[in-house]
Formats: sequence, C-alpha cells, structure tokens
Amino acid sequence: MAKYQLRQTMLDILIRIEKDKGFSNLLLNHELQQTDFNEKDKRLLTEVIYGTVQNQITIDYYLAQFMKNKKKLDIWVKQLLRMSVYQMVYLEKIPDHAIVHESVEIAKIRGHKGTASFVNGILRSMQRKGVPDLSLIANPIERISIETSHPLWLVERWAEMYGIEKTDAMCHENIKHFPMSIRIQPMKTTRASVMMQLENEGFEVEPSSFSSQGILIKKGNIFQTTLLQDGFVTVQDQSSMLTAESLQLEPGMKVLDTCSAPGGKATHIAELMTDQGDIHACDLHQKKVKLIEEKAAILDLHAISAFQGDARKLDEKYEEASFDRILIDAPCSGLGVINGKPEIKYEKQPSDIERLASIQQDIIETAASLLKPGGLLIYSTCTVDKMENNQVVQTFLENHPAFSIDLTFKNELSESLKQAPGWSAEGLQLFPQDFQTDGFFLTRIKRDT
Ligand SMILES: C[S@@+](CC[C@H](N)C(=O)[O-])C[C@H]1O[C@@H](n2cnc3c(N)ncnc32)[C@H](O)[C@@H]1O
Repeated sequence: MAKYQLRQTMLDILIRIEKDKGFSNLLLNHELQQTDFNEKDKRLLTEVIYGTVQNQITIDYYLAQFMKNKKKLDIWVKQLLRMSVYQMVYLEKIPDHAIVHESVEIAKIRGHKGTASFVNGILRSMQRKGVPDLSLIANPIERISIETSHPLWLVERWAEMYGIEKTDAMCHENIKHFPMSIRIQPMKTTRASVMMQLENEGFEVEPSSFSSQGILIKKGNIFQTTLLQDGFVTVQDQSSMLTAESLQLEPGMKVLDTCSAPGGKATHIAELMTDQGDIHACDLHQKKVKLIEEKAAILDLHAISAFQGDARKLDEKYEEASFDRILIDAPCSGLGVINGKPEIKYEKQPSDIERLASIQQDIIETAASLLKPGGLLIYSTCTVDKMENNQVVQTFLENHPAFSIDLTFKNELSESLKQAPGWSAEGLQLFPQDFQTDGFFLTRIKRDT
C-alpha cells in the first residue's frame, strides 16, 4: 500500500466531491467497494469524509482565523487543511501531532516545500492557540450558520418560515449521526424474525412507530448482512414509509407513482397491495427506470410496471380519472436530507427552490386530473420549505375546488406522530429533530367529485 494511503484516499474523495459536485454517499460507497482497507480504516474514512463536508463552513471559519493572507488556495490544499482540521477538532482518537505530520508529508508529496510549510504553519498555530468559541458570535443567525455549517441564506430563510428556535434545533440535528432504518418485505418475512436475526448478529434494533414494516438500526451495519441482496429488507427512511402507509391501499387497485425512481415507495405500495394490482411507476430519466425494475426484482414484486415519462405530461398517456390512488413524491430541493447528503446545503440556491416549486405545481396540476372521484392522492417531498410544500398544495386547492385536503390520515398514524409539532392545515411537515428522520412533508388530498 502506498504511503499515507488512507489519508490520500480521503483527500482524493474530498477533491472529487468539490470538483464534480458528487454526492458524498455515492462516491464513498463506490470507493469503499474498490479498496482493501480494513474495517477500522473504512470507518475512519467514512467519518472523516462526512465530517469534513458536514462541517465545512465551521472549519473554514476556524481556518480563516489562522490565514493572514487570504489568497485563493488550490482545491487539494484547501481540502487537505479541511480534513486535517476536522480530525484535530472533532476526533479525539488521533493525536494532533500525528495529523499534522501526515498532512505535511502529503503536502510535500502533492506540492512543494513551500506548500508543506504553509500547511504546517497553519495547523501548528491552531494546535497551539486552539479554535475560537463560536457561542460568542453575537448575531444568532450568523452563529447558527457557522456553528452548524449551513449557508447564511438558508438559516435566514428557515428562521423566517419556522422561527429561530426551530431553525436552531434543525440545523444542529442536521449535523448529528442518525440511526438508519429499513423496511421488511412482509410477503417474504416478518419484522419479528428480521429483528431477532439482527439481534443475534449483535445489532441493536427497535421497531419503527412509523410503519409496522419498519425497523430502526441503532447499532450494526446492514450492508454486511445478506438481508438486502436476498430481498428480505430494503433501506428506507422512516418518514418515506408514511406515504404508502397513508394511501389506504387495497389489493387490485390501479395506482400511479408519478416520480418513482429508485422505487422505494412504489415497492412499498406493491407490498401493501400484496403484489396484486396495477402499479404504474413513472420517472423522467430512462436510466433511473432500471433502478425501479431492479428494486422490484430484488424484492420479488411483480405488480409494478416502470416507464420513462414526464409527470407533467401524463395526461397525454392516460384518460382523466384513471387511477384509484396517486403518489406524487415530487423532485425537490432535498433540504430535508442534509444529514445524509451534506453537500446539498452548499449547492442549493433560492432560485432552485423557485424553479422546483414551479415543476411541482405543474406535476400536481396534471397528475391530479388522473385521479378517480373518491380517490386519494399523496403529495410528498423530502424538503423543509413552505414554498415547495404548503404553498404548492394551497395553490393547487385554490384552483381545483373538486379536491380537498384529507387530514384524517393523522388518525391512522401512531400516537407519537399524531403529536408531531409540524401539523398544519396543509399537512405534516416532519423536522429532522422531531423523530431523527429526514425532513419530510406529506399530505393527503381527496378528489370529492
Ligand atoms: C424524490 S425522488 C423520488 C423517490 C422515489 N419516489 C422513491 O421513493 O424511491 C424524485 C424523482 O422524480 C424524478 N423526476 C424529476 N422530474 C420529473 C418529472 N417531470 N416527471 C417524472 N419524474 C421526475 C427524478 O428523476 C427522481 O427520481
């Protein structure tokens, strides 16, 4: 193995995340499959990559205190400094002198003596002087932004929409470690037997209160079992399980899933219909249609037919009032999944939210016409933003008196969800801090006539 291989790999991944705007989880999974690092090193690699990206604004604030000359750094130098600071400030297990030594050696290999001494100077002064106390930042918006590494515009936007306290809690939750959740395939196994198997293998698990198929994994790595590849379980955030759970599905129904890839919710729909019925799963991108098919195949589900299509034009493919149930799990800014995909918070701009809200509006306008009278439609997103959630739904209802919000789905949920703080006249906004799930919005709409 080449010298400093682990840190060099960390650095290469961080450079790619910044250059290619790649998703850290995808790049990391790919890398972990390629390398022959031992489990301990793989864990450290994961921790440093996520931690460095997750805390980037905080780290840059720390670094700025030690860089007199504000010259623009090469990407690799910037990322090397960031990952070194992450390890020095956030990880206790590695001594600072070892981190500084390795970083300086890597700087010598990748750059020249001058770069190495620049890196050495900054890291040694930080080691000597320590980092500034962020709680002393007087402006609360700025403090939250720097403490939790969320861009200022986003903190301002959330504070305006949800108040400063909720925003503070949400931003802090977004940088914590969340337990993962899985959904069992109930036609192949039971929740009790999967939980028992996992416990026997040393996992810590808990039943989910969101779905009778859900299991929370508090400790253990599900990817090291054969349960996923054998199609007994699939990974799904608990919040997402609420969509199919709230559709009042029955075997034999005709269902449309307008934005379906990679098929997490379509397969849940099929399971709740005991794989009997007609599930039309649409996605805009042909290559993603394959993902839906693969997920259905692995879970042994056959009632789903996946196809490429634009949800804004589905009225050209189907007659009005064709479906008993419709799910619109709309493309969105993803500001609810910052915890697992931290780069989202740096990449999204207010203009993206406006653009997406307009697409969401077009999708709901078209898809709703395909719902039968008496039928139910779920509109959901994995974002926390009123423009993409409450406003899209409100505008739709204003223009379509034949539809109304059916908040009775609240009564079908668990006691804890009934008490969720995010209920409004438009539906349920889950905040990450409420149940340690993705930030997620859903509502149920009924076609009355
Ligand atoms: C939030 S994801 C869906 C996740 C999926 N429902 C699941 O549970 O696995 C949104 C999906 O909408 C797709 N999409 C974006 N614009 C679309 C459009 N105009 N019509 C149909 N699908 C679209 C994206 O390709 C993406 O796969």
